[in-house]
Amino acid sequence: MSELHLLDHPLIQHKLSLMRDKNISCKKFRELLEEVAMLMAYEVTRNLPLEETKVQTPIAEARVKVLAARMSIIAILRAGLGMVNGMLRLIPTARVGHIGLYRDPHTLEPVQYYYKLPKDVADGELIVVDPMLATGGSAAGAIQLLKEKGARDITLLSLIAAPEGIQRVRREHPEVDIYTAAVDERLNDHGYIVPGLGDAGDRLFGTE
Ligand SMILES: O=P(O)(O)OC[C@H]1O[C@H](OP(=O)(O)OP(=O)(O)O)[C@H](O)[C@@H]1O
Ligand SMILES: O=c1cc[nH]c(=O)[nH]1
Ligand SMILES: [Mg+2]
Repeated sequence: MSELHLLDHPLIQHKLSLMRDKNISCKKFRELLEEVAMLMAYEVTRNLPLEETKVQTPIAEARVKVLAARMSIIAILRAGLGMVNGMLRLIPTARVGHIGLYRDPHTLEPVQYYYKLPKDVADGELIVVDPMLATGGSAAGAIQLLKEKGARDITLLSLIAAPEGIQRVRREHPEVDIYTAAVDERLNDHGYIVPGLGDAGDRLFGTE
């Protein structure tokens, strides 16, 4: 069964609390999402496999450890885009893939309109990023697409999760670990997370 990791670092919690405030500007929201994604990148990469290699220091040869796996960040458009730069600050060699999904407002099911993935996406570790895990349809759909392309080592990183979304991802993809900064109370009748932070994509791009 997949593990649920609650990222309770004080800086992550503080920044998330600022983001929930409906009165902050689009600019501030974007800056905070990038900052919080960078902090979350530190936590989500904690168990990445390392391999040994050698390096010549100015003094002697040293046996050192470097990341063993190729890393890819897969952003679910649009809101996941807001997490990419923060992640790349800590994992600058990661490749970036994009999956375009929007939720049908009536069925709440995801509609795919785009994808572009790194070559050989099946090799290495994938971190799927999207700030909001609500019904879980978008995340589960994105993970399904990645699996169909052969990917195996997939982790999901969301800023806020609803219990319903966690359950769905776990049911459909029991091997995928989920990292989140908050598990909120529930979904409202329109599928929005309560209390959540509203529509992350709209707040990020000023389209509300
Ligand atoms: O768990 P779910 O119920 O699928 O909801 C979560 C999805 O909803 C939002 O995207 P949205 O459809 O608003 O698209 P946007 O990012 O382009 O605004 C959010 O960024 C997730 O992708
Ligand atoms: O609360 C929610 C639910 C889905 N998508 C969002 O952006 N926010
Ligand atoms: Mg949206």
